[in-house]
Amino acid sequence: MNQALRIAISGASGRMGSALIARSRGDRRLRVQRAVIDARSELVGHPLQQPATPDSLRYSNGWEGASDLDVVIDFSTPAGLSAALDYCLADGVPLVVGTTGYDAALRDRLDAASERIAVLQAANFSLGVAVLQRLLRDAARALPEWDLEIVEAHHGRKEDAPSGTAIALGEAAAKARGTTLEEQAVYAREGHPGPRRQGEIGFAVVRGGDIVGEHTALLAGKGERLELIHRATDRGIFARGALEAAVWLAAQPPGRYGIADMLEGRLRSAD
Ligand SMILES: NC(=O)C1=CN([C@@H]2O[C@H](COP(=O)(O)OP(=O)(O)OC[C@H]3O[C@@H](n4cnc5c(N)ncnc54)[C@H](OP(=O)(O)O)[C@@H]3O)[C@@H](O)[C@H]2O)C=CC1
Ligand SMILES: O=C(O)C1=N[C@H](C(=O)O)C[C@H](O)C1
Repeated sequence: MNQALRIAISGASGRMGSALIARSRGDRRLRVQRAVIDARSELVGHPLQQPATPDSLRYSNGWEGASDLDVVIDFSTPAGLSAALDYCLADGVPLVVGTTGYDAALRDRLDAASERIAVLQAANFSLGVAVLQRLLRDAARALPEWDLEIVEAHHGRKEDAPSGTAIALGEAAAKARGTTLEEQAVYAREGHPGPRRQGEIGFAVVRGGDIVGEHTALLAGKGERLELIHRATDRGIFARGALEAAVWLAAQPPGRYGIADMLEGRLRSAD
């Protein structure tokens, strides 16, 4: 039997980190070997599970001394992602990126890094959103005159807005219409913004309670409208997708990958 992949989770004490650790238990293909969190966190050095045993995995403050890893999975913050990328580049380790809300400079660093290591980035690791993106691409192309608005809703602790998924959906639709999101995005309307400009892609953001993640692409025509909606009700779906991505990525050569690369076979068979 092949040896289990040795995995590090960056952002291990967070909502997604906890979901990843829970989901990885019982998966014989991989073993979580390092649980990286913010160096200032009071959890550093504490065991992940109670009751602890002497060999329990403990939260670690960063990457110093990390070695013998096969894949890193990052669901943290832009700063956490940047540190994970530094480690992966130094040690030649593939990196799965789930963190959203980072800037263009960090995106460029990920692009450049992918010449030396395998990098798979997805703003949303659910299967449903991968299909939603394909459906939206088709709809945006088939209905070029219809107004597109993207509405997303998340829990009140989310730090970035609009969500990475909303932006990815907007980018896919804009590309399908032969334009770019930079040209078409409208992120806020208040006061007297005036009539809607033909072709613009509007974003609306809802935050509250424990909403796991909801995305609606609303295409409004004259006398009719089309709504494509995805609702995540369990963070475990993102964890499952990210762990599958880690297993897949460990076998890939350096390059920049998306979830569609991993799902290619499955999505094609759904055609
Ligand atoms: N691609 C996808 O499918 C999904 C993406 N996400 C994205 O994942 C990210 C995390 O989300 P979520 O788990 O809800 O967020 P949380 O705030 O619950 O968790 C963030 C984690 O990152 C840790 N952290 C903060 N700074 C650093 C650092 N410098 N180095 C390492 N770890 C650090 C935090 O530690 P501490 O608590 O001590 O600060 C915490 O463990 C977000 O960007 C979110 O948008 C979320 C769900 C799905
Ligand atoms: O922060 C979250 O929770 C989520 N973030 C991702 C995003 O920004 O798109 C994906 C998912 O919707 C949950």
